Amino acid sequence: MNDKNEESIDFGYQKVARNQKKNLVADVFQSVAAKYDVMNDLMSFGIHRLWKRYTIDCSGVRRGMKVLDIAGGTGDLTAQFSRRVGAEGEVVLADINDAMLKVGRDKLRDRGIIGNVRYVQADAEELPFDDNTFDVITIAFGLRNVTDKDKALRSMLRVLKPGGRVLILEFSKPVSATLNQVYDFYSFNILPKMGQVVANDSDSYQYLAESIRMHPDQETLKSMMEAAGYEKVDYQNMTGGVVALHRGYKF
Ligand SMILES: C[S@@+](CC[C@H](N)C(=O)[O-])C[C@H]1O[C@@H](n2cnc3c(N)ncnc32)[C@H](O)[C@@H]1O
Repeated sequence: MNDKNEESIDFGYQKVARNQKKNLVADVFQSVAAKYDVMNDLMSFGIHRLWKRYTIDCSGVRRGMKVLDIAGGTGDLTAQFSRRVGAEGEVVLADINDAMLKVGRDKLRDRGIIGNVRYVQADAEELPFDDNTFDVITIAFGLRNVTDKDKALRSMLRVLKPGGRVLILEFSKPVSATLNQVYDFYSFNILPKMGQVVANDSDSYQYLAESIRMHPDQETLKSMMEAAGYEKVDYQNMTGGVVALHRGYKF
């Protein structure tokens, strides 16, 4: 019998049993949650804010809409969606990790973002929502960490309303060889040291660099989305392909 859980799967460059990956990923985000935002700003020189703003601009979000920000973590996208959907709309910030959710919830409440945001602990692979619930779904820097990405893509499509769109913001493959070299040097020599100094945790940032290299490239992810049933799938590279924004629709 072919038991899926006995197959091995990548956790960064390591091969681990399929049913171990969730716990290992949980350990990473449990460990980095408190320093997650400050590390994001440092590591990306603040550029992650532009990637996220562009994602919102491409989402087509309007007042009154219902949005799911899955793997939403500390809530950067949720905060912007909350303003755009207004009091008649709703944003669900969902994440598998309670520590990340707590940091997100505290941050948004401190900023006065309340009333139209709901917090749900959920796994992207098995979303606990009815079919055809959301107008817009985002997953930013989250899909890379999911064990069964195809299952997560199908789960997101199921809860998306007809006419709605899913946006996947994720690290991808730089388009130029030179940029790739610089990026590799930065990721493997500088990032883990930064993680050690700021978050007292170099392993999690080593995992970050490795998991990015193991993630499907632009065209592969596009094919995976099409295979899952998304229509009119496209993507746009940002920062030379360091990051890509994939978009797919349900009609
Ligand atoms: C790198 S953070 C991204 C947070 C936020 N979206 C952002 O862009 O700043 C990745 C998040 O994915 C969450 N995550 C990992 N696996 C998940 C899964 N299977 N389902 C839902 N969330 C998951 C982690 O807990 C973490 O909060």
